[in-house]
Amino acid sequence: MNTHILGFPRIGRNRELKRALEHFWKGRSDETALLELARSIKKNNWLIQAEAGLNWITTGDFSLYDHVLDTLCMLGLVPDRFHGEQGKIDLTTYFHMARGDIERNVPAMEMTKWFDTNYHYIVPEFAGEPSVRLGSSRLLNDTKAVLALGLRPKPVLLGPLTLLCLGKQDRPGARWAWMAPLLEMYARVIAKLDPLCDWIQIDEPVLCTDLSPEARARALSAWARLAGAVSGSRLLLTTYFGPLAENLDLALESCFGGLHLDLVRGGEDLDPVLERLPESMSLSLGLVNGRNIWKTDLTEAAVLGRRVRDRLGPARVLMASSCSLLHAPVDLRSESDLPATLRAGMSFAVQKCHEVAVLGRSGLDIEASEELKANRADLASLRSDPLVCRATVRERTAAIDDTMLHRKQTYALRKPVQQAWLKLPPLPTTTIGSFPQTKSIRAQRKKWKKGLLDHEAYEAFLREEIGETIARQEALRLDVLVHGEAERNDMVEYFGERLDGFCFTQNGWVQSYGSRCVKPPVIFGDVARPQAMTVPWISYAQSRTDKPVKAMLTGPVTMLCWSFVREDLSRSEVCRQLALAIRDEVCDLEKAGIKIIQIDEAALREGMPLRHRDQESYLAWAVDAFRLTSAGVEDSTQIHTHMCYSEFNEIVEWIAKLDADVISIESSRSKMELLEAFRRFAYPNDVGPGVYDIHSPRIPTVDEIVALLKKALEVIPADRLWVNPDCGLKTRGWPEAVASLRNMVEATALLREEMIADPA
Ligand SMILES: Nc1nc2c(c(=O)[nH]1)N[C@@H](CNc1ccc(C(=O)N[C@@H](CCC(=O)N[C@@H](CCC(=O)N[C@@H](CCC(=O)O)C(=O)O)C(=O)O)C(=O)O)cc1)CN2
Ligand code: MET
Ligand SMILES: [Zn+2]
Repeated sequence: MNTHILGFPRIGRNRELKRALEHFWKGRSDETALLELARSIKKNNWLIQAEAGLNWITTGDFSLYDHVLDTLCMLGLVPDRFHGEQGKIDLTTYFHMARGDIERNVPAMEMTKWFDTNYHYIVPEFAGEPSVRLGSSRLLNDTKAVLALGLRPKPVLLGPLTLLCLGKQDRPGARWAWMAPLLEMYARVIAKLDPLCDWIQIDEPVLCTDLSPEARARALSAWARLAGAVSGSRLLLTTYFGPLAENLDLALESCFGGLHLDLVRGGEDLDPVLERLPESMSLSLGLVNGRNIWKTDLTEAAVLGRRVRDRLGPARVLMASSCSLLHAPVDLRSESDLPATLRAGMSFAVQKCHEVAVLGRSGLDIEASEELKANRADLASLRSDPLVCRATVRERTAAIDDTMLHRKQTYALRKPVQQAWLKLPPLPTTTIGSFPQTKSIRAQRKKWKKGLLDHEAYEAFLREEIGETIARQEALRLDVLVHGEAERNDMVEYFGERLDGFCFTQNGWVQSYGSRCVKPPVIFGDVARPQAMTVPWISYAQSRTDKPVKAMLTGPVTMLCWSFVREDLSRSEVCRQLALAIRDEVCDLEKAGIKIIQIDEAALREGMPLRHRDQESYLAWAVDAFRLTSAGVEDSTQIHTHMCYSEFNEIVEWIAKLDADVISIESSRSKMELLEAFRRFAYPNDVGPGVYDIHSPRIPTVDEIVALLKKALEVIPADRLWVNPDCGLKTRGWPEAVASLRNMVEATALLREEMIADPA
């Protein structure tokens, strides 16, 4: 049977792309060098697929920054503010769209989460008069390059429905005016690819979400326009991240040559598809999970594959990854430190290509295939690890009772108790936790990890950094200080490293956005906290100042969402284990005299299921996990939380149920649109809507911050409003961080004076 994957990671085996991009942006290398490196990663990726024995080699999945941005450039969908001379979409324009043009003060395009993943894409803008044109021909060139290697290319394009639905528009319904001109561009691209390949992959993951009636009404005619552009090749409608459910009929009527199902997350579609798949359509089975690092149970996959083959005949079946492998690390062969029992059960992108290929060539013979036998033994090894199931952890989660989810008193009664010792001025100023992760911090940590710097020297260095960070905040006259997170490589990885039940890769990087990567820790067993994780650092920071220092922890839902998680226990149960471990840390901090504790839940919104029908039950256990983490403290202890990177309007009521005393929440990129939701629902506790975007090096002006705060004061009473940036400052340099905070503090001072002069 034929085999393919939906896409391969593009960062390179050792994050070569990250380094090349950052060099290029700093002016240390030129365009030729960057494009040469890109070519070598692409070629390498193609050869990996070929060597694994996959029948088709995916092209168009590589990107220098983001594949949605690439699609916009291919179709000429470039917002007016980026149009340079002759309207060329060159590399300079491309990076201006992604990162803004500081010289001309043109803001970047917005970036947000790709469905329920930790990957961020550039948000298309559908504003003004529709204008498109044929842009970049990279996809065509790459497809030809694969042919020249003697391989069979399968180009991938982000589909028109998904592109339109993911974009933002300047007025309701505006996006649909762009459909017809966009389809003309799609058709032209597809017509050029048509003679070069057997299949063209059209990604429409939006089919795995609740579609708007407008989108449903336009899908079929849009796809028909694409189908009309091919004669030799066939279009494959690829869907992933969930079941098609009520959108299945739409997909089956698409007139495409094939349909791809994500059978890891959308297994419920299979039976109805087998009943109703038109004769003219092939079926691509997404059996190898592109979003986790565990080996596929090939026996189970083969049983399913046989069922489909027997029903449709082998010619109509393709074996595949569930989604693009973008979300998996590149190569398990880079890992030498993992415990052998665990490593035997893992599979990264390179290995996943092999798994798909094995499914294609094993004849799906469960008894005879040596590869399937070996796979069963590896999975058994993984499950045999003694740390997978620990009685003490199971007993503790079983004993969780409702009283553990409630603070002693309500917020209204806690607030005066907290203010009695805090004595904060109106509109208290604070930050989100991290201060710049400088080159020197990263370099020292690298030396320490390699054993080139001893533990005492590393800790002394960190104390120095923390002391300095406290001093800078005092100089800025911020009200609630933080220690700055200098000791942390990442807000999730750092805690994972201090908890039982986790293991770590050395090189398991996954792209988060642009050149930024994360190395998600792996939860393989029951989670427990062997000892306090943050108390010494926070206590040290507090010892350096009389102002209150806010301790910084990562919450259980975010730990879960940003790790690779075991699949033999429900996510909600793993989350409860994490919650208990972090609850212990919260209580230890309180015992050590730290009375403001922030528990970040940056990923709470991202972890929400894509379909409305599944959201409520997720939100219920996610909120309970946060409450379990935070509710063990006295009324006088102030619990903060922080959220960023998403659309919060629909879940404000759930956010209120967290019952955090204070929440800092992203809102400046959307010019405080979030406040609308707070107005509608009357959010009851303290709020710090972010007053400037930390992802841009641009320094916000005092006036701009004053204006945003006044807007906030229309909705949030002065005695419940906090002043803070949107998110942590770790990606910024010190000069920008200080300059921005200085303006933030000054804006606050101006407002306080106004309030005294004119008490409302
Ligand atoms: N897990 C997670 N997900 C998240 C976020 C987050 O903070 N964490 N935030 C949002 C996304 N934002 C992000 C912001 C910044 C970075 C980021 O800066 N990543 C770093 C890696 C962070 C890290 O783990 N750094 C290690 C260093 C690893 C490393 O590359 N070391 C160098 C040496 C560095 C040097 O010598 O300068 C090497 O080994 O070669 C450390 O500090 O210890 C990067 O890509 O550069 C990632 C995501 C949403 N999702
Ligand atoms: C992605 S949310 C980041 C929260 C964390 N405390 C920080 O300031 O970096
Ligand atoms: Zn944040």
